[in-house]
Amino acid sequence: MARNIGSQYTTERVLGRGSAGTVWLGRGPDGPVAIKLLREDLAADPELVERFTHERRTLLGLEHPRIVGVRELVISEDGTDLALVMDLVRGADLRAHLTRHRRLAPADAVALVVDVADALAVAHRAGVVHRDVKPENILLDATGHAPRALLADFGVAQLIDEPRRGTTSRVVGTPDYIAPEIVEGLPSRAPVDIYALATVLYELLAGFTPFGGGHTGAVLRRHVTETAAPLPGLPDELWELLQQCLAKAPASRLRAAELASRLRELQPVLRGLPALDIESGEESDAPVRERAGAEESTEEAETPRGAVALVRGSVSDPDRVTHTRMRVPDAEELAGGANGTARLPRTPGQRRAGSARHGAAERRRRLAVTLGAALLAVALVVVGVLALA
Ligand SMILES: Nc1ncnc2c1ncn2[C@@H]1O[C@H](COP(=O)(O)OP(=O)(O)OP(=O)(O)O)[C@@H](O)[C@H]1O
Repeated sequence: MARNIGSQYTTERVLGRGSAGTVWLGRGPDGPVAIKLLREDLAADPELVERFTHERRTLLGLEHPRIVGVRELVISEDGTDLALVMDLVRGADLRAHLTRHRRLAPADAVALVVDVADALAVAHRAGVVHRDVKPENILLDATGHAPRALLADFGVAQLIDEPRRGTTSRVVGTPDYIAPEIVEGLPSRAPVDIYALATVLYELLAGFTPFGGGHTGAVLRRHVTETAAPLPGLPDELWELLQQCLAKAPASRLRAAELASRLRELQPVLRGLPALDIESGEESDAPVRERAGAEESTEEAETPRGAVALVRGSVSDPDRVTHTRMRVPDAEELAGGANGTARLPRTPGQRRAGSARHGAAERRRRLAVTLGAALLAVALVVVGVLALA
């Protein structure tokens, strides 16, 4: 149902949903727009409204062809609406694109990542860190002959999560894309965006993220303790760039402008290369998902990559779950702990928790244990009855 947002805008239909609210196709004085209507509880939070008001200039000030511009911040006087009016991007988000194609040819993946690196370079120069770079926040403008990427949601994650900053027991974000320094409780500076973007590039090439799979604690731990598995068939220069941007030490990562220019230099080498011919752990026994790290025991081994339930995702995949708040693993867990990943290298063929096959094996093992316990209990009862008889 159409609804007025402020005096100038109306909503028409839902484009997608995220953890902070719903994005609507809307209309304003200059034509169609996208309107992100924040959840009612957020809109009703005076501190949050104050932060949005305070950061209005930053939100509205980032202008670049590769950034989804915020045109207006609408705050209704009765406190029911807090809305960001944005440029409308006509096309899917990168998550939907990736779901459709599974993995992209290196030249296509790099072209999109260059666009996002350009956007980050502008933002970082202005002192703005995105903090939630992931395929869902990369929108594809499909109006030209090749899709162009635009980065959406600048500063929003930061404003919404502000009250939790400074607390080290919780991190907020999307587990697969979280930089190790965030897991370790350090502040999020520009290199966290580079790490997340490198994770996105890896995912576009491989079809899966370098450290995803299994429950949140395991994913966070891998960011800190594991190194990304090489991608067979990827040109060395591109792999080296990826590794550099996935470095555990933030200072070792490239800056956004440098990343964009190094990737541009590589584009001629990548032209014509097909998508990598690799399979993920979910698809086969391919060794690429087998990285150093011991088998984990996990309660939630079936949780898909990048997914921790807080809200259901956008229209492209109603079951996909996104941005959330997570407990930071303690020092023992990070070091490997009783259920850690860090201590022992996995032997060939040994599965890591989180793979579909591991989950099935774990379920069979639990079933066998339960049945065994039940049989034992019945036997004890029978013996007891016989003894009394
Ligand atoms: N400016 C826009 N133009 C067109 N579609 C948009 C625009 N902004 C967002 N969308 C659509 O709305 C969806 C939801 O966006 P939103 O930013 O609320 O959530 P998210 O980024 O997917 O998840 P989360 O906020 O939980 O991290 C996007 O995935 C996209 O499909």
